[in-house]
Amino acid sequence: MSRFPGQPYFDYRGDQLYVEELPLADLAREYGTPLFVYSKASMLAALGAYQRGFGDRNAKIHYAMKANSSLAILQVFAQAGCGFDIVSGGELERALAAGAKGSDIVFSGVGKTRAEMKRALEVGIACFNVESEPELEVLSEVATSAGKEAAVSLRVNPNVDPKTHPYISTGLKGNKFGVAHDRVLHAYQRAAQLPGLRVVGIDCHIGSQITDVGPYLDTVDRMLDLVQAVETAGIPIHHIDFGGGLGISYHGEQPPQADALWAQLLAKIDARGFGSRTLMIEPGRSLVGNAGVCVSEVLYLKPGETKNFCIVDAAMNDLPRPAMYQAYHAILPVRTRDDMPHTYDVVGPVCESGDWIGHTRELAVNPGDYVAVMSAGAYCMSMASNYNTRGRAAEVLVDGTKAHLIRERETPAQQMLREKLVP
Ligand SMILES: Cc1ncc(COP(=O)(O)O)c(C=O)c1O
Ligand SMILES: N[C@@H](CCCC[NH3+])C(=O)O
Repeated sequence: MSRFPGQPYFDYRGDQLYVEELPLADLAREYGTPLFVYSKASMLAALGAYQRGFGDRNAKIHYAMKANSSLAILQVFAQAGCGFDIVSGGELERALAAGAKGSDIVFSGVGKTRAEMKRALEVGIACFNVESEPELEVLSEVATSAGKEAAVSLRVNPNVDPKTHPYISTGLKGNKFGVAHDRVLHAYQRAAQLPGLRVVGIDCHIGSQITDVGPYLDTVDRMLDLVQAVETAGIPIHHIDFGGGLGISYHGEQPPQADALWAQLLAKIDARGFGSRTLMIEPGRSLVGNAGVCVSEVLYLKPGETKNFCIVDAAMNDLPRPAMYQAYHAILPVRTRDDMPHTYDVVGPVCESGDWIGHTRELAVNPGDYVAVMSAGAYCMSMASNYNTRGRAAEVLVDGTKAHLIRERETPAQQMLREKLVP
């Protein structure tokens, strides 16, 4: 059993931190740093917990690929039978490139463009998760002029507090997402009248990094009340999509396990008489977050007047979550030393005081050592930028004793590819 909750595929053997059967230090030496390293077994285990939770129910898991959209990771989930929840035309093309079929894809997002809708209709996606009444009108126009029928679900804003960081709560009245609870019936009636649309389902997503079952239980009640109301109005709802949002352990959080969560939710859904419906979910972070780390080299140890800095070669452009959400990621030495630890702010080379990865961390490291920023599988690489003209990091997928380079480090020339000087 690993001493890192939620990350059993990363652990020390002697003084070396391993991913599955490989020492991280070897990977860092071979591929350079900063380097994202993912464990395939960890992703499949996380997916397995959801699959166990649903057992033989009529259920479909759409991986919310915004969490990590690297092609080889999408391929792992496609091969394991997942569909994909997408939020842009770019994600649509990536999902297809990774082997998904159109019918494996649901499309969320408040700002779908006509061009994105047209392309999604062309490839026959399973469902548009429509987020507003004006979007229904546009989708109807686009579908009609393309001679297609768009399968539609309305994303409901159930006004449930997910008790998470305000930037990642999405199901509260004040959030931009979804159709307001008291407009839902009206919007379904409109959807049922509009040409080119076929109502198939209902969906919601209340927020991310949820560690408590309470908000999910409230959401189930509100969603099922709505299904009842919409069906009473004569509009059948074939699937119910509860979104994603289940949290992971970054720093001692104890979110419910996916199978236990779903046992509890299914009991409630059954008790309300909806147990035989098609159920859908869109997990992102809980499938990949604890399956990845970012390995970084210590460049300098810099004593300061009020604190000491450990300057590493990963930065806010690779790991934006601390700067954006004051998020905590554990930082571990890739090889332990017997030396006395010192307290450091672990920071990157980017020219911003907000470029920090961890505050007041106890570490025994020297320049040239590697550290692993843990729980970096979700919303790190997919939110990485080129700020300070830093290339995006390389990525390696580990499968037992095998390491696959799934993304090469980006070069400055590659960053400049699409730019032009004025003649
Ligand atoms: C519509 C939708 N579905 C699913 C997700 C996945 O969320 P998480 O990564 O928290 O599981 C998100 C992101 O919050 C989302 O916006
Ligand atoms: N990017 C956020 C999660 C956003 C979820 C998408 N709606 C994070 O890292 O926590």
